Amino acid sequence: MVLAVVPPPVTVRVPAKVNLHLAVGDVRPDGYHDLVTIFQALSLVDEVTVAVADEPGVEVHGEGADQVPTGASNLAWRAVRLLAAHVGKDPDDPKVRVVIRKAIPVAGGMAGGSADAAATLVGLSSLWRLEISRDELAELAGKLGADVPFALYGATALGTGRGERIVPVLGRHQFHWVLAFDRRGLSTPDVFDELDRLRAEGDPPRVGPVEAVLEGLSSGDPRQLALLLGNDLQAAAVSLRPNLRRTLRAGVDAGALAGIVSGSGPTTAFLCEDGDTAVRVAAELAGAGVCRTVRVAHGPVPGARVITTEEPKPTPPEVHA
Ligand SMILES: C[C@](O)(CO)[C@H](O)COP(=O)(O)OP(=O)(O)OC[C@H]1O[C@@H](n2ccc(N)nc2=O)[C@H](O)[C@@H]1O
Ligand SMILES: Nc1ncnc2c1ncn2[C@@H]1O[C@H](COP(=O)(O)OP(=O)(O)OP(=O)(O)O)[C@@H](O)[C@H]1O
Repeated sequence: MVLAVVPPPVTVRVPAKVNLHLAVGDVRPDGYHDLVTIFQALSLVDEVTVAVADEPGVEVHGEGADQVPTGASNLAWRAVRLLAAHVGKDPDDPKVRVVIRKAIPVAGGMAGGSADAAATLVGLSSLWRLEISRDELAELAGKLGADVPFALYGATALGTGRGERIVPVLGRHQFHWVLAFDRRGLSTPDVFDELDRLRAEGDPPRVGPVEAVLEGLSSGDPRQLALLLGNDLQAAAVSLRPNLRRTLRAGVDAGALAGIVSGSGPTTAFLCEDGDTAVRVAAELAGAGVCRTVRVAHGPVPGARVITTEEPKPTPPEVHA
């Protein structure tokens, strides 16, 4: 008689990101743009549970779940297949079920799908008891999308290349944010294309040097940092979604130090003096009718990490002749 032990499900918490600085270079032959960016991971998190299952697949619940594909194009499922193939398992039959509980807005410029993919890599490493370093996972993560490696590391980091080459930025200061979700998502490639179009027509101003932002971060002074926030994709996101101009103005009118479009948008992120101010700004912004939902968050927070592993449940004994 053999007692088969099914490993318990593993739940991973993973943060959204905001780009404090996003400098976009020219389009490359592979269609990507070279970036210099500073990511910050925020306390707005998705939770992803991976479990051994005879019926494999993805389930999505929560914020924007109806807009997320549950088939092969789900980024978390692509992560399952990629890691399975990497460790010699059958990617067509990985015997895994992934349950995603979303709080990060879908197609919001906060790397929600990327976060789920990173969480899946971390969850499966634990479920399958893999001896795999975070750097090796980051290598795989970069194949899934430019934003995926950062979601593994979290905190604050400098991203270069397509955004996938990550160097941590040390700092012990917390910053307080208000996030305004727009009514609909924006496609990331469309926003990059719009920037190329705007640049072909004229020369929209570009963000300043990244070094100044790094100094602003290390000062810990939100007033100093607020003056240095910048995003080359903002003009493109606003061009595609002119209502964002009004949202950005409303956040600053409500008392935020500064507002920016988060990544490719359309979420807008407002840096506030402290946590109490953030709560007041959020309440006023919610009443202004310029966005769908408002959230308060702080950062930096850690990257994808396991939060639960329940005790193993023995399955009924299998009797072998
Ligand atoms: C806007 C950012 O969120 C900033 O952090 C990222 O650059 C986007 O990262 P992501 O969504 O993980 O991007 P991917 O899924 O790798 O790419 C989606 C599409 O965005 C465009 N893209 C993305 C990253 C990059 N450095 N240059 C690009 O031009 C390309 O059209 C690409 O086909
Ligand atoms: N797990 C997932 N969660 C959310 N979207 C997903 C997921 N898997 C695939 N997608 C698809 O990817 C698209 C982009 O979603 P996502 O939420 O990652 O956008 P985003 O936050 O703007 O990304 P980024 O900031 O990295 O550019 C969605 O429209 C959806 O169809």
